[in-house]
Amino acid sequence: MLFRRICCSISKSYHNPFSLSPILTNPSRNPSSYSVYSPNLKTLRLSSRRTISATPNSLVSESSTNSQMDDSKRPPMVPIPHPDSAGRAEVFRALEASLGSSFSSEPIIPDPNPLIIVISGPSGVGKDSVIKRLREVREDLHFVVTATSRTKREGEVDGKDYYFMSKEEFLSMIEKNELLEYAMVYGDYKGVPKQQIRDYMEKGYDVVLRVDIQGAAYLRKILRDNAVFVFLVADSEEALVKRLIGRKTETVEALLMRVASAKEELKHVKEFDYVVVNKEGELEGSVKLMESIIDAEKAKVQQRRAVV
Ligand SMILES: Nc1ncnc2c1ncn2[C@@H]1O[C@H](COP(=O)(O)OP(=O)(O)OP(=O)(O)O)[C@@H](O)[C@H]1O
Repeated sequence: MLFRRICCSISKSYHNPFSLSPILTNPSRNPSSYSVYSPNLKTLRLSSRRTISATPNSLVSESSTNSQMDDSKRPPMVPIPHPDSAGRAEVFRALEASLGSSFSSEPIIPDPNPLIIVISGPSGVGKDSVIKRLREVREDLHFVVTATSRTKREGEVDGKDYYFMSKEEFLSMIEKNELLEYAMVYGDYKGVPKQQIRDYMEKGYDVVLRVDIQGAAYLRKILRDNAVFVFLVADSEEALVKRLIGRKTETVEALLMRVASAKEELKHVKEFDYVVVNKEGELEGSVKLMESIIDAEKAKVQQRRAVV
């Protein structure tokens, strides 16, 4: 940049009398004392403070007389070869020598903080389906296995889908303050074990929590902006009800209760950070959007910092 500015100045003031060489050194980072000279003696006076010289083959710099850096502190003048005529390592070393310090290989930005991602939405919207697919495509996430007192559905695996336990066992966890959040959902307890979150976040994993709307509201209160809240919706009420019917897991009473709650629950969307429309037949698109949200969160300058 500075080199270009110098070239421009020469070109403007002196109609570019020399073909400037690509070889340039930078003995001082103080722009006011910056000058460029050639041992081969064609000298241009740019201002009262700067002197510039050039030869067809080289440009090196020297400090001006009114430089503010004292000579003992100034890095030694080292010619910097142009990358066209020297290897990368040679140019690299010359740049270091010229600046008087070595380039750090430390990451410029530290690793992003582990995230807590809270996924919620009305019953039957597809939370489990989205999470199941996310699990397959994204290995760097841990899906917190919820503890529940409800009975296992066909195909569900203990410790994978839920930690299935008795009501007594669940109450004991509440008593020992081992749950980040818990609730009675349609007659069954469901809760988020704290230790599991701590263990995985310590290992650098992002953790995903699946909670109902009330659970999300409670987590928002205690975690505030330190977690990412995602609300999942279906494209229409009709689509949502059809999905619930199609799942064939509910009694008629439970079905009615879930459908009735869904309308009310949709009002909570504004309490979330993101909304994902899980469109009919487009589960894959919803999963992609979830991934984009996570990636964007990782790139945030102001990182969230969740502690449980
Ligand atoms: N994008 C989609 N298009 C069509 N069907 C879907 C889609 N996503 C999920 N489903 C289906 O909808 C039904 C409900 O999905 P799922 O069980 O994942 O919902 P949920 O939100 O986890 O429900 P609950 O809160 O009651 O556990 C399932 O049969 C699932 O296969």
